[in-house]
Amino acid sequence: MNISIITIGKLKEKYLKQGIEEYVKRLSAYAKIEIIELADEKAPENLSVAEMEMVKEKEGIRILEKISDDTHVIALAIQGKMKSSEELAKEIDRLATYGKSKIAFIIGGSLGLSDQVMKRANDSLSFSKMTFPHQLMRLILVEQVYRAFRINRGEPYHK
Ligand SMILES: C[S@@+](CC[C@H](N)C(=O)[O-])C[C@H]1O[C@@H](n2cnc3c(N)ncnc32)[C@H](O)[C@@H]1O
Repeated sequence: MNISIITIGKLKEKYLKQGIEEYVKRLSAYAKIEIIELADEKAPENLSVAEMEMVKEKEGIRILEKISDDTHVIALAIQGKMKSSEELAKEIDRLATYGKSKIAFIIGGSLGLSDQVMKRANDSLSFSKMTFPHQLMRLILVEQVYRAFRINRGEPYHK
């Protein structure tokens, strides 16, 4: 299975980099994993609603350019669907069973994801009603995807 994580904005924090690298390494035993980091648009505090939409749209175009037609897209969004780790594992297993070998998880920038990206997404995923910074979201996501593969293999994992 090919898993890509498409994110807006740079990963700057060293402690997060180390954590993500570790989980990417572990996950590589189960799937081909690629992280695609795309540039963010400048989004100062004083933007109008229209300008904010423009920022999301521009970022969204970059994201959509990276997604092939045969990819199953899961958009990370606070208002998305909440799932348990077991449910995410089941979903990944179901996709593999139906021959969907490419999954892309999308993490937005500081203003979130554009409507166009949300429309392209086959599914959405919320990790709670709380807002996480995109860099931390990346770490949480790779850990949960790793956990999902371990669950699917019936391998031991910390509860
Ligand atoms: C700083 S957040 C953006 C917050 C923005 N105000 C919004 O409402 O989407 C950056 C990205 O991290 C992801 N994210 C943050 N918190 C999340 C959560 N609880 N569940 C799922 N994704 C989340 C989303 O992809 C979001 O676009």
